[in-house]
Amino acid sequence: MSAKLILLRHGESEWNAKNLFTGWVDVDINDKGVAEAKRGAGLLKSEALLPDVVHTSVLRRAIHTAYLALDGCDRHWVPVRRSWRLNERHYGNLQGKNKAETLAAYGEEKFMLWRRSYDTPPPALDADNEYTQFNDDRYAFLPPEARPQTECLKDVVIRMLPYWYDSIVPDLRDGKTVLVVAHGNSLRALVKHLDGISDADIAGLNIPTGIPLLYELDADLRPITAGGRYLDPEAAKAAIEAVKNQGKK
Ligand SMILES: O=C(O)[C@@H](CO)OP(=O)(O)O
Repeated sequence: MSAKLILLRHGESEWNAKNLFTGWVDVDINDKGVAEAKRGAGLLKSEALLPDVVHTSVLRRAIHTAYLALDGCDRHWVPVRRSWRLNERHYGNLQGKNKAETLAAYGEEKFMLWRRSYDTPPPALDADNEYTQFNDDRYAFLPPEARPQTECLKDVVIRMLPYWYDSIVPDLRDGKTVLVVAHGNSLRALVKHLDGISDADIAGLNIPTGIPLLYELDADLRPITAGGRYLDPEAAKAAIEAVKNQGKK
């Protein structure tokens, strides 16, 4: 018997549309993102992939998308668990900055190093940066040194994996259909782990907004098909290209 894991990146956010680095800034999805989430729900329903449990981050774009996805397949009643460990990568001092302007100011090499390298974080938040989440109530339980001021993908893997093993894996082992609604980079971290993608190759992996990605996992929770399967592969292909090229036009 295989376990079913569905990964869903939140629908397009207000800042995705403005081409701004977002990270931990708590922006909502826009009208297009709402439509994407509802469409994602339709895809789940049409394949009878009905979640038994949902895991989200503590950011509203994931929470809102998760609600719409569940509502759209009449699963609004299933348990939802949230963790900061599924949050988007903290983008440090790039949060709130325009991607095209950042590319123009720093050049492609640095821009891509900050966006997609495995272990080079963007510069840490300046003390006076208006987009700090340091004193946000939802992170108050974390000791100050555990509240990130910037993160590379490696940092995300390290803080995401305890949640995977402690909270998501037990649901999969119980035979539940598990929906994880999270973010471009926290899902890249999870996919890296699932598919055993190398530190170098993960730079080339991008995840589109609002299109469910199904992983059927074997008894050892390894993907039966590497890379899983997007429920709308054609739409995913085009959207992946667009994420890849962000900032370039
Ligand atoms: O801004 C961000 O937080 C992320 C996701 O939108 O951007 P990128 O794809 O450039 O890592």
